[in-house]
Amino acid sequence: MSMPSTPFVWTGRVDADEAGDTTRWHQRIQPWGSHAREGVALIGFASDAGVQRNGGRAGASEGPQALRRALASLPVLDEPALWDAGDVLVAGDDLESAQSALADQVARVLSQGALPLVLGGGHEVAWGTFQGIVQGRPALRRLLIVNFDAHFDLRQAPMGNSGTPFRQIADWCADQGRPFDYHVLGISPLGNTRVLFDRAQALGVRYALDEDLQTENGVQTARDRLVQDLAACDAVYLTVCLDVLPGGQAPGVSAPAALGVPLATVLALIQPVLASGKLVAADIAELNPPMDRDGLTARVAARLAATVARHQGRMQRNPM
Ligand SMILES: N=CN[C@@H](CCC(=O)O)C(=O)O
Ligand SMILES: [Mn+2]
Ligand SMILES: [Mn+2]
Repeated sequence: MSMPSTPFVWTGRVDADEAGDTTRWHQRIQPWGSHAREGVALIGFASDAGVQRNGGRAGASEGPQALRRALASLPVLDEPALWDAGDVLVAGDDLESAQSALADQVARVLSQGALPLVLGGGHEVAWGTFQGIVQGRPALRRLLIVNFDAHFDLRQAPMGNSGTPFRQIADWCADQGRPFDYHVLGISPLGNTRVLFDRAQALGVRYALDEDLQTENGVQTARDRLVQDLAACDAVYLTVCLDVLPGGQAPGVSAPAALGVPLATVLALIQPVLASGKLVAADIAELNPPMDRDGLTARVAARLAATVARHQGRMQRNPM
């Protein structure tokens, strides 16, 4: 189930005529293996199943390869060791087995000491990433989930889909008697029904609306609240649903946003998450290459992924 039959071939621009360091991702990244230690490990989750079950537009299964292509020619400055652990595939509609396989892979990467950076796939990826964190770090008590998303993804449905992962996590936490610690940035008041706002309130979810993140004051308030949550947790799982961005910046998603949170603001609000030194895993969801324009959304996703990786490299060099 993991590793496709034809793994991605990392190729890209080579600046052979320069004398200095011209290293790019495709020249640094290596296949994940038992020898791998620390650094950042990419895991693809090539899934359309959750978006399809949720009535959305298919195409997210092509996300991991498009994201790798967008990463390939980015320059390496402070990035740590970079690994490619291949893709988890979904057989037909068997999403649950794929989420378990993803969880195993995330746990393996964690136990070898690297940071899992999961490339979706629909947002159903989050239920897999979360289970992997729990498997790989069983002693963690206060895990904060920070989600950049226009949607709560707290839906009730007979089967898991791209709109249910955080409700599945909340149910699991309730079963286990563990806190459900969920903070969402970019919620669209026009993208979530009343029942979802009510459920978020009942579950103690902290959130900022997209319309509150259009001004400097609003961003500062959201940042202060986020920093408080980051101080109180033991570890943080960062998940980005690309439909949090304005449709003009991220057209390649199932549900593009009319307003959205600009990339500069998303990057500014990711900074305290990375600076906390508590990041345990991250994923980037909902990249839909057939709906993309000029590979723009893939570039946005690559910028976010590379920001996480670069920060990880800096932290390794200068531990807190
Ligand atoms: N992961 C996305 N979830 C959204 C999709 C909304 C839509 O398709 O309009 C949700 O279920 O709310
Ligand atoms: Mn969303
Ligand atoms: Mn989502």
